[in-house]
Amino acid sequence: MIRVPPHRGRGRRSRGGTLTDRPAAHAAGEARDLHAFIAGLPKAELHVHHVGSASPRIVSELAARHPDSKVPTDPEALVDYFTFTDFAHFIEVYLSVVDLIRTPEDVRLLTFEVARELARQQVRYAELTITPFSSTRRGIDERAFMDAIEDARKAAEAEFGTVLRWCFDIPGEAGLEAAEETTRLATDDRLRPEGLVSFGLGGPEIGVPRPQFKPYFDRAVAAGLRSVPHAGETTGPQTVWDALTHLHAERIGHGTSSAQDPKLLAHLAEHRIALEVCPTSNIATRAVRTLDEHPIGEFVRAGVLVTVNSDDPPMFGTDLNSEYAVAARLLDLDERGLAALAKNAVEASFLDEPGKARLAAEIDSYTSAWLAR
Ligand SMILES: Nc1ncnc2c1ncn2[C@@H]1O[C@H](CCC(=O)c2cccc(C(=O)O)c2)[C@@H](O)[C@H]1O
Ligand SMILES: [Zn+2]
Repeated sequence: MIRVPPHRGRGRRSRGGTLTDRPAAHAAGEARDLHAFIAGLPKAELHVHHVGSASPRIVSELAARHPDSKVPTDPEALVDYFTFTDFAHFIEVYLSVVDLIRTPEDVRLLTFEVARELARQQVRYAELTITPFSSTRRGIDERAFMDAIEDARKAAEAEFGTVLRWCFDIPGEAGLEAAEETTRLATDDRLRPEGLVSFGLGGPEIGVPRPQFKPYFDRAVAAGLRSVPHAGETTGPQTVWDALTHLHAERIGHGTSSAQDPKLLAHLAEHRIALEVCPTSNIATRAVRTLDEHPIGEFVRAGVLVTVNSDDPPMFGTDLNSEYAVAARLLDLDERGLAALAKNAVEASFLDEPGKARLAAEIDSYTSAWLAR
């Protein structure tokens, strides 16, 4: 496992993120430098939602097309609309954006634009979480839906060089009907898209016990899909144990509350179960009070394979590069530390071994060239 080395040798940083024994101008210059390094760093994104990645421009375009929706058409007003009082409010707003996606062409456009944004940030490989149930139940034909995401995936790879893969997730709160439908769409050989690599579980956790989804994850895993449920985002560490015990979890979406259970942290570290940490998301949905209270540092200190991701970036006013900058501050990372963090995502990804080796080598050569400037 790649451990994330701390920031060293250029002055110490306080928890507040300022450099303490350097003049302010140097500190500001150094922070700018680190942002520039992050902007060019080749990356893998492992936890980002399809609809949750719709840019303000796309959301306002779709909202203007559908005037019956309560989603604002003005991108400025969207900032307020995307301010959440709690996790339940976030899901309510999320579903209002889901309601805007009504045709296969909407799906294709959204997917291609998400890839454009990932490519802009030098994301070479992304596993995008898609909730096909939400689209098919709203009347989009299942065959047309699969064709739309696959067309966009291929077009994006040809145009931007960014490789997209899919995670189909069950919206747990929608119940076992949604679980059955998602499993069918993910495992039926006539429908299952080529880009599908994994199977997930999203939405609220409170009142949605994980073990009930075991038969669906059993079928998905038997069909060759990897298991990546959300767990421990809004409930305690028992939910993470449940995901491991009942759902074959190979990575955990968020896993924030794992920090409350040292045995769980040791288990995650020993079995190399990566956490898909999304710091700004946890603040925006009020799962964690402040960034400085985020347990990401505890995960790293416990030896857990930590990856940093963006979740629903425009809804949380962030992007993957900003999340790397947040991690640099919270973990006190320099360029080598950031490169190690990017390589953690490569290691935890579902890329094949040659793909992992290529991306890790690209991260290394970018970092060496940067440090030799
Ligand atoms: N941070 C997050 N943590 C967890 N999930 C997140 C996060 N971000 C985004 N999601 C997504 O939220 C959706 C939730 C959808 C949902 O609960 C639901 C319930 C009832 C009916 C329907 C419907 O479609 O009719 C949907 C999922 O699609 C999931 O992928
Ligand atoms: Zn998520």
